Amino acid sequence: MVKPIVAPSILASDFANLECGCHKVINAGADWLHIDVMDGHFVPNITLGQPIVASLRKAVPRVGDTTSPKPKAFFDCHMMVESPERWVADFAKCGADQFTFHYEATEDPLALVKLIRSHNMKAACAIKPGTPVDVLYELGPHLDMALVMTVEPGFGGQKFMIDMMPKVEALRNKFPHMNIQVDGGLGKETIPHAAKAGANVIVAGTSVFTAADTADVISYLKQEVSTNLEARGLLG
Ligand SMILES: O=C(CO)[C@H](O)[C@H](O)COP(=O)(O)O
Repeated sequence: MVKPIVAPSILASDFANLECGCHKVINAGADWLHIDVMDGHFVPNITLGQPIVASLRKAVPRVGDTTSPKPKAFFDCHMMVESPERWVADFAKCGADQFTFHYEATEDPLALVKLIRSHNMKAACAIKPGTPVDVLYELGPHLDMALVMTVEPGFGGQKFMIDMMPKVEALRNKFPHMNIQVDGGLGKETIPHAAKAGANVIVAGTSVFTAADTADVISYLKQEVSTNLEARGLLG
């Protein structure tokens, strides 16, 4: 069984008002915060690193932290970096809940999954648009989540690639109970395709952070996913 999860990408937030922006999307129904870490090598852009994640962790405590009244969220760190193994310990320390590495960035994905787990984080693997989905078939049983990129990683605000949907469908058929995430160009117009293909974790940056009614967009995304999971008998 899987749940609908909406993970706003903080790449689309106003970094000068990050705490405020994150509280706003969480209070509007977001389940996770999607944190895009880019190193200027794996992708042609630089975003943020551990000092910002550590500060944000103070502003947005972990789910289940009963010592703080602040809005809480799961930190879903999407590591668009070369040599992701170098950053596992640092990101565990600064408060990441999940570490998503790129299949294309590592030589030994299974060893990396084990390293991530040994640091008490969930382990996820992402594939770029040009990477075939079958590279995830052997690794799938070891993962908490697979991420199918629906844009070329590097920048927010790009056009959703509908031709990635057969990859999502293939993963959902093979791993009915796994979290399957889509990332890039998701909003009210494109969610029907992703939900129908079987995605349950929806990353949405521009469509959530620029919405006139944040709660309305988030609940629309979740509803589309719920309806499709229910039709597959997987909503849990
Ligand atoms: O990983 C990313 C880019 O590499 C972003 O998370 C993604 O593009 C989401 O942004 P938007 O919803 O604005 O497309």
